[in-house]
Amino acid sequence: MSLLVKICGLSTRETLDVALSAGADMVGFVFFSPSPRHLSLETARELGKQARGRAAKVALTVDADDATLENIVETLRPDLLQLHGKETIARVRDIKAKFSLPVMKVIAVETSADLAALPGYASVADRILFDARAPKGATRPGGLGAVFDWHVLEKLDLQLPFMVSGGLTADNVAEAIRVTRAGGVDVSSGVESSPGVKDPELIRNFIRAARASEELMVR
Ligand SMILES: O=C(O)c1ccccc1NCC(=O)[C@H](O)[C@H](O)COP(=O)(O)O
Repeated sequence: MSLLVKICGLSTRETLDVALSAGADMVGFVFFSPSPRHLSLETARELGKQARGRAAKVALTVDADDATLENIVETLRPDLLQLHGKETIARVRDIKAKFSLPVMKVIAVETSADLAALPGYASVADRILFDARAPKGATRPGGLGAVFDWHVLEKLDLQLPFMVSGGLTADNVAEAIRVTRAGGVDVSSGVESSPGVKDPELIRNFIRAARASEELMVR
């Protein structure tokens, strides 16, 4: 199965087009008001139309209630829901049942102890995203440009598809894939010139580097 590349936190037509044209498999849209990448529903509707049929649309939420999820699903028409908060296993199951959409549950990683909850989430989610755990006091649980120790995942035996994120860049993505054997990579800060401002050249470079490392993996 080929490597999935996700560019997350897209918020303009221009940079969304760069990601799509450069071959991103997934494009992530953030619905979390403290984030510099937060999207209004009106913008989400427009970007969703632009991305339709060109990449999988990922709606990223943090402990959102049903009404919020309903509005996002109605407007963006996502292909995947990324749950980036403290959603319980039961809540993940509930969201899947209510919205009939695949769910990617984020596991925040700092040490191997953070993998303890994995079996339970793996029994309800469709995908897992391992992201760097946000430091105490952070204004958001992700999109902080911080890496975690990928060796924590070295001996992972997970039957579910999984991705890694957290401080990835064009310079380190190959190592992240080599160590974790992840089936997908996800980036936000590493393709920005400043928080929330996606940079076309950084997007292109990241996707190019991820694809190049995929070639190495096959060999
Ligand atoms: O990107 C955000 O602002 C954000 C806000 C709240 C929850 C999650 C958020 N991002 C989640 C992502 O999927 C990011 O791509 C992931 O955390 C990696 O971010 P980065 O380290 O900046 O590449």
